[in-house]
Amino acid sequence: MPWEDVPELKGAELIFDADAIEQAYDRIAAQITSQYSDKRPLILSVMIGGIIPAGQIVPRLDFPLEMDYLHATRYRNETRGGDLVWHALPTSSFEDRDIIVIDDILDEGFTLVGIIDALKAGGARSVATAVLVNKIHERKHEGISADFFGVEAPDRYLFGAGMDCKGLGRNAPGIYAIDV
Ligand SMILES: O=P(O)(O)OC[C@H]1O[C@H](OP(=O)(O)OP(=O)(O)O)[C@H](O)[C@@H]1O
Ligand code: HPA
Repeated sequence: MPWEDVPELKGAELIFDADAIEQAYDRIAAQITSQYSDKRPLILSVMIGGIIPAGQIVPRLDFPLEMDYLHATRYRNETRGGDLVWHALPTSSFEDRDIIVIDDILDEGFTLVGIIDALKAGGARSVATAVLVNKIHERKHEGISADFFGVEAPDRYLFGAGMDCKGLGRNAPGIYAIDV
């Protein structure tokens, strides 16, 4: 069934097709490679949505690195963010590590700010962020921007490529916008 026809996702509009997303992963991986190939970074995937971009970007990085994950969430199947709730911290030590956090989207930025603060408090040497989507609006948390991003999206609710709408659509290969 096309995503637009799933009852909960009715009216969705494809804004980036699967090819555009593949090219975005290629660009992010090339930029990370040029800056991190001799740094043995620790790459952290932000559960749940970050698992899809991390699973696409990391195999494109052909140099030594380590992987772990963390689970922090502020939307929990809602379309408006709340307080950041931590479900899992990485088990790896961050002490003196160059860390790259991979997530699906930088929206208002409270999630990445909370994660960056926690990693720095744990002794990380540097923390960079890589997101597939940077959403364009004026509501960003002060001081947050992605070091690496794939595409810039309009200020609409999105799903696909890791992002969900009411729990659905994370596995869509393109990115859709929907009025919620
Ligand atoms: O920039 P922000 O406004 O903070 O939003 C971005 C965060 O929101 C989503 O996570 P969510 O809390 O929905 O959890 P999920 O990964 O399980 O979808 C997304 O995966 C980012 O982590
Ligand atoms: O537009 C979005 N879609 C899905 N998850 C999100 N988390 C923050 N913004 C979004």
